[in-house]
Amino acid sequence: MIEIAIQKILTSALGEMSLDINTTIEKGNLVTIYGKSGAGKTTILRILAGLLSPDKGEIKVNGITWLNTINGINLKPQKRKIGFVFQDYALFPNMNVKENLLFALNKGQDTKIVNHLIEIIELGELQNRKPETLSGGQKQRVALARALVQKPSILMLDEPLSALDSEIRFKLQQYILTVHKEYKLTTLLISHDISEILRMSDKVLELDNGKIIRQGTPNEVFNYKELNAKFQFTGTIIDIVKQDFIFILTIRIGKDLVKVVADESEGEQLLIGDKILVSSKAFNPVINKIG
Ligand SMILES: Nc1ncnc2c1ncn2[C@@H]1O[C@H](COP(=O)(O)OP(=O)(O)OP(=O)(O)O)[C@@H](O)[C@H]1O
Repeated sequence: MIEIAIQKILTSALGEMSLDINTTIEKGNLVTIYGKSGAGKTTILRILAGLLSPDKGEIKVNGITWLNTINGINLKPQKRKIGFVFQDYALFPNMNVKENLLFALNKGQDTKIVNHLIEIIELGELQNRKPETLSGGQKQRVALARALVQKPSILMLDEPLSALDSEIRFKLQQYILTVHKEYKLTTLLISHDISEILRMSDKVLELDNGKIIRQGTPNEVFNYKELNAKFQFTGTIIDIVKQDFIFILTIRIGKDLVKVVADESEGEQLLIGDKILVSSKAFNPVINKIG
């Protein structure tokens, strides 16, 4: 479990902003940090990773103190066992994919993990290629593998998918979920994409102006959102049929089934088994008395 209680004065375009975060993150959860630009999302990850110090506060991970400004404890980044993936992949251009991964190993570390990562992130066919010959999605898969080489216990993903188109994004989400489960990671993801958040997260922290304004499961946070919807429900997709440029989703809500039409960009991101929130602003219900 990560326990974090930190404060830092930040300088935003509008003047000083107080980052004030007090929350816990369960071990093994995938938690998304969501919020407007400049709300403080990246700063939280940087403070957790030890790349930036808060003005005051405490961070404990599985009972071990990583930071305590009163006692002067501040564990170095390399002692924190964190894997990081950013939007820009920063791979070494002179090394091929496998060499990039091998280079990330600790001195004397068994190379077995590199082969395992190549297998589960399906990099086998790419392993001898140089980064410049890869697509953005492929580079991001390599960056994900590289972040895991040293077997971190926490994986931090700072909008790793935001530059990718929806199909590639969707595949990357699956790889992230696979490694999250396989390596029993605690994963922190920054994302602006609500369908991505609903699909991937156990918990959402919604940030505004340096403070958590809402936290809970994605359904709790987004059911409550100012969608201004007249009608909304959550359910599980049990069937997806593509017809020309639309998708027909069959959704189970409790014991009932409903069919809903999704457009191409929404439908391509969905899978059978996904839990989704459906809402409609302009809804004209037909009401029949049944009792
Ligand atoms: N080391 C620092 N010292 C002071 N202020 C900082 C520091 N780092 C970032 N800031 C400011 O804190 C604010 C929050 O930045 P941060 O990058 O955490 O936002 P964000 O929510 O990740 O935004 P985005 O979605 O645009 O990436 C910004 O106004 C930024 O200029």
